Amino acid sequence: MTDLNHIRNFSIVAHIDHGKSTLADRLLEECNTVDKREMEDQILDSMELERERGITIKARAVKLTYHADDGETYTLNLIDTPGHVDFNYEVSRSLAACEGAVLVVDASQGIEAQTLANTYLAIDAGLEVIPVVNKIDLPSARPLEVKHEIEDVIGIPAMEAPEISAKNGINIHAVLEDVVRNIPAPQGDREAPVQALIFDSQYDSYRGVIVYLRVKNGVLRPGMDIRMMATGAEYKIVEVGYLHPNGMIPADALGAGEVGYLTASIKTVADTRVGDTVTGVEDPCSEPLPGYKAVQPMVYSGVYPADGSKYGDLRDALEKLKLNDASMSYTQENSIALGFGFRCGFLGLLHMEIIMERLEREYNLDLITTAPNVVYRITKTSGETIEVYTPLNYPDPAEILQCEEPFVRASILTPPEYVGNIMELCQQRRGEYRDMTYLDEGRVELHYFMPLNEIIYDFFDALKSRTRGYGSLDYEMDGYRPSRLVKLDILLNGEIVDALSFILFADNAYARARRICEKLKENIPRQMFEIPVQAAVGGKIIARETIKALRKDVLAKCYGGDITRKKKLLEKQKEGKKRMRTFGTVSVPSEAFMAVLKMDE
Ligand SMILES: Nc1nc2c(ncn2[C@@H]2O[C@H](COP(=O)(O)OP(=O)(O)OP(=O)(O)O)[C@@H](O)[C@H]2O)c(=O)[nH]1
Repeated sequence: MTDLNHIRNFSIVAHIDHGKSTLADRLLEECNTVDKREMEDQILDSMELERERGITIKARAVKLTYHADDGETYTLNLIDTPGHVDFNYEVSRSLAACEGAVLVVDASQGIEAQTLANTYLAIDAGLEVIPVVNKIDLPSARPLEVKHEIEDVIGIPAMEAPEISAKNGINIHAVLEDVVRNIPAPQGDREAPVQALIFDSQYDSYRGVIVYLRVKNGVLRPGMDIRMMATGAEYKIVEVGYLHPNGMIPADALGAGEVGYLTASIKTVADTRVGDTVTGVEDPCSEPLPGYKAVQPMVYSGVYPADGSKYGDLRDALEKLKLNDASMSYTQENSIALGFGFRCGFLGLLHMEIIMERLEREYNLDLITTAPNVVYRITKTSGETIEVYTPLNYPDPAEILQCEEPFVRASILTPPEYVGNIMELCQQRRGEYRDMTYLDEGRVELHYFMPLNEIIYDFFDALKSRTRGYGSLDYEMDGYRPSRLVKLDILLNGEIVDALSFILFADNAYARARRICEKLKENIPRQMFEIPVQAAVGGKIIARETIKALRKDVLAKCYGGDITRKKKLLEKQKEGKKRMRTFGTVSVPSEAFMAVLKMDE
C-alpha cells in the first residue's frame, strides 16, 4: 500500500473529441507504464466497438507510477470517464472516486456544452479542477483566447494551464507536474471499518465480475467477507489488486486512498451496482457513501429477431449482455406482428445503438427494433396510475383520465449566430423557453424545458446540422408533466401491425401519420394485390396511401432459356423473402421498419 501523501486520484474531463483518450495514452507513456511497442492505441477504451466508434463507454482505471521533479515517486490513479450524456451517472461516480480532474479543452473549439456539464459535475463533487489546453498543433488553435474563456465561463484560474498537443506528445510532463502539485492527496483512515466506492464493474467469464473501486476507509484483503450496501449481496473476496495498463496485478491488500479491483466469484454485475458502497460483513461501516442512485432506463424499444426461429438465441445473447451491463433491462414481449421478442430499456439512444450493434455483431443476430419510446404515466378513469413502457400496453382512450410524459432541462451551447435556428428547432419540438445567457462574445447558453420524447430521436443531429456542428447539448431529467398523447396505429391491408404502433403528442399525429404512410409505401415492395396503408388514432383513419398491385412475375424478363440466370433471380427473390415478415397477407421487409424509425432524417 502506498502512503496517502504519495497518491493522486484523478479523472480527465472533456467534451467529446477534445482529446481525453489521446492525453490518457500520453500520460501512460510518459510514466513508462507501457512499452510503446506493445501499447495499443487508446488502451483505456478497451472494447473493440468503443475504439471503432471513437467514444468511451465504460469507465476504467489505471495505476501509473510517476517520478516527479521534486524527487519523490507518486502513484497516480487515472480514472477514465465516459463522454456521452447517456452515461452521466457513471461519470459522476467516477468523479466521486477522485480528488481532482484534468479539464481538457480543445484549443480550436473552446468550451462546449459537455465541457461545462462535466466540469460542473467535477466541481460539485468537490474536485480540484486543473485546466489543460490541447491541440495547440492545429493551425486554428487559439490557446490564449481559450484560457480567457475558461476563466470567464468556468471561473477557475487558467493562465498557467499547460498548452499541449496530446497527439504529438508536446508538454505532457507539465500536466503530470500539475497533477502532483495541485491535486490534493486522498484522505482516509485505514484503521476504520471498510468503506469503498464501486465506480465500475465488468463481467469476466473466468473470474466472475471484476469490481473497480476506490477505497475511502479501511483495508480490503483476500478472504474477507464483504457486503454491497445497496444490493445487500454478500461475497468472500478472492483477490484484490491494482489496474496496471497491461493487466491486473494482484496485491495483498487495498487500503484507504487507493484505487483497484476485487474479485469474489460474483455472477452478475447487477449485484455490484455503480455507486454502491462495499463494506465488511464483520465490522461494517455505519453509513454508505453518499450519491448512490439506481439508474433507470429512459428509453424503451421492442427488439425482435428478423428470423422468428432465432428467439432463443436472442434471449441467450441478452442474458449474457445483461451480466455485463446493469443499466440495460429486458422483459419478454409478444407482438402479433413480430411474434416473440423483448422490450428492452436503455439509458438513451446511443446506449441502445451500442447494444444493438453488439447483439448483431458479437452474437450474429439480425434484429428488428420498434420505434423507441419513453415511459409514459397514465391515470385511468378508475383512479389507477400505470407506467406505459410499450404502445402494446397503451390503454383504451375511453379509460384514460390523464397522460403525463417525462420532461428534461436541456442546455444548449452555441455561437450567437445560430440562436434563431435553435429557437425555431426547440419550438418545433415543444420546448418551453427558460432563459438565455451570453457567456462571452462567442457563446450563448440557451435553457429549455423539453419533452424527453422529442430529444431521443434525432434532436442532437438536427441541432448539429442547424449550427454547422458548433451547437452542443446536455440534459437532465426534470420529472413528469401532463400532456396530450395518442396512440397511432398502422394498418396494412386493413389489419393493425402492432409492432408499428407508437405513442406521440396529439398535435403531431396527422403530419407523422402521413409521413409514415408515405415511407411504408416506398419501402414495401408491390405484391400480387393492392395494399392499403393506413394510419389511425383511436380507430379513426387519419392518413392513407396505396401500394399498387404487381403484375409481372420476376421471371418474365428472362425470355430465352438461360437457366443459371433464372436460378440467380429465384435465389435473389428467396433472399429477399427471408428478410421479410408477413403480416396477415402482407410481406414487409425489415428495411421498412428501419425507414419508419428513421422518419425524421
Ligand atoms: N491535432 C490534434 N488532434 C488531436 C490532439 N489530441 C487528440 N486529437 C485528435 O482528436 C480526436 C479525438 O481524440 P480522443 O482522444 O479520441 O478524444 P476523446 O475526448 O477521448 O473523445 P471521446 O473518447 O469520444 O470522449 C482524435 O482524432 C485525436 O487524434 C492534438 O493534440 N492535436
